[in-house]
Amino acid sequence: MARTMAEKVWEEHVVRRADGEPDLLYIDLHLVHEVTSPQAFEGLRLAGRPVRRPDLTIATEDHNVPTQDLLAPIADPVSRKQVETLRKNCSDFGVRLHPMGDIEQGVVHVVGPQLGLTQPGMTIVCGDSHTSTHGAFGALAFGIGTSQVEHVLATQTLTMAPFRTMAVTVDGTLRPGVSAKDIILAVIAKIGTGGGQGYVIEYRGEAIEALSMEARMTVCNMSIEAGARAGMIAPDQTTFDYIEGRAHAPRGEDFEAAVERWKSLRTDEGAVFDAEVVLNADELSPFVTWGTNPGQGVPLDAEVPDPASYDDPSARAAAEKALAYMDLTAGTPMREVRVDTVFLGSCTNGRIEDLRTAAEIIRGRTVAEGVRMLVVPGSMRVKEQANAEGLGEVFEAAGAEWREAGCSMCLGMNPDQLKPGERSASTSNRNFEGRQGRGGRTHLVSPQVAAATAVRGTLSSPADLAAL
Ligand SMILES: CC(C)[C@H](C(=O)O)[C@@H](O)C(=O)O
Ligand code: SF4
Repeated sequence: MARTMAEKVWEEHVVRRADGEPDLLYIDLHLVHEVTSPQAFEGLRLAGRPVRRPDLTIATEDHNVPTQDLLAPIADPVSRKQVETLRKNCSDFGVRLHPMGDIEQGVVHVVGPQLGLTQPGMTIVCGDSHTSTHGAFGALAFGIGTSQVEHVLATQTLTMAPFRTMAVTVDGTLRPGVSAKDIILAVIAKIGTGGGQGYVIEYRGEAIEALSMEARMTVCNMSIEAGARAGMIAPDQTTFDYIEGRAHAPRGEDFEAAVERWKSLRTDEGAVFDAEVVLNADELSPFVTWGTNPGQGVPLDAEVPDPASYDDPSARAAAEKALAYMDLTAGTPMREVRVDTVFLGSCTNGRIEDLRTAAEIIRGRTVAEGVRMLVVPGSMRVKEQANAEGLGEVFEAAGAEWREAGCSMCLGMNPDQLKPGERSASTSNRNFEGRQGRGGRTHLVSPQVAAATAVRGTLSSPADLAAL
């Protein structure tokens, strides 16, 4: 029977199947960070159990780390304890850790792919919802909770509830200035933040095939914001080229053999998805959110929507609440919304290509008066590469802050935060109330829009800069 890619990867990893019980799957790669691992390690300690496969487990410090003055002790006691606990746990249990200051340190979902650890056909888990990022390689990658982290540490397996499959087909070609971020924001606006619930989404079609690996990761990263269990993209030459030569990639004949195996993962002709959604890339334009969930987005050309225009009473109430929190008035053109802060970074858009794109727009221009721009590389490797290409200088010359790697302002768990009432254009993935700091207001945008917004001070696209 014809099978989807997700079904193939799942089947290859079943180690126990019994009637009326969820399948037990083998896990190929377990990524760990400081926030969701302490109780899991503590559980092992209490039970006197080792980590079953330390060689398939890797940890990095990302959420709680400051992104400047790395040599100073972490000031916040909670963050300091989280990081110190991770260090002790990794040392006690023999798990490889990339701590602050290490060249491989960074946001966990940037680190795995760049080391070549993330590969097609794998099962990958992490105590973090944005593990869906790794699906960009044709891996089945799930975010898991802390008790599941403990189970994987102890056994390298996990029981998983069955899933349904959804195909999101993006036909056509993206216009200049429109990016992967706009694709996924448009998908979420279309299907809603619950639209993907229970599904593993496979993104396919001409526009997806044309995306770089970085851009594919941006799309898969935000699958979870549509409520999906995971997101996947079939591995192709773009994938193989990205992996080849990376530290943990197979080499020589092994690589050739792996590529042959990876090619067989594609969804079979005639396989049936439980749901299908179609979008046309030609019709997409830069997208921005106006509300407090990632589904509350509109094209930048549009206006703040009028809650009265929603037929569904709960959508109307949610819009009213969001507009009050965001301090926005229906009918205001999105382009007139002024920001205090621009954040370029996160596991959604903190990779080298994102920085290149933004630097190209910012080069020779300056950050608008009254606006602060934080540029935070997703990993120290990304920072190193960006510096080698002169991108750090471009950001600094424009008046932006060029920081060290971490989750930074993506969420308020470290010193990079919005103050109450401050408004940001942010390349991250969540615009929930208080996400970037208590009382902060977030507009989710692409790196292109972030860069143009930093220059103009109001939500803008690169095309708006031509007039300056
Ligand atoms: C802290 C962590 C558990 C959380 C997640 O699961 O995604 C964080 O990374 C986030 O983006 O909100
Ligand atoms: S960068 Fe943001 S979304 Fe990604 S893992 Fe860190 S906090 Fe979560």
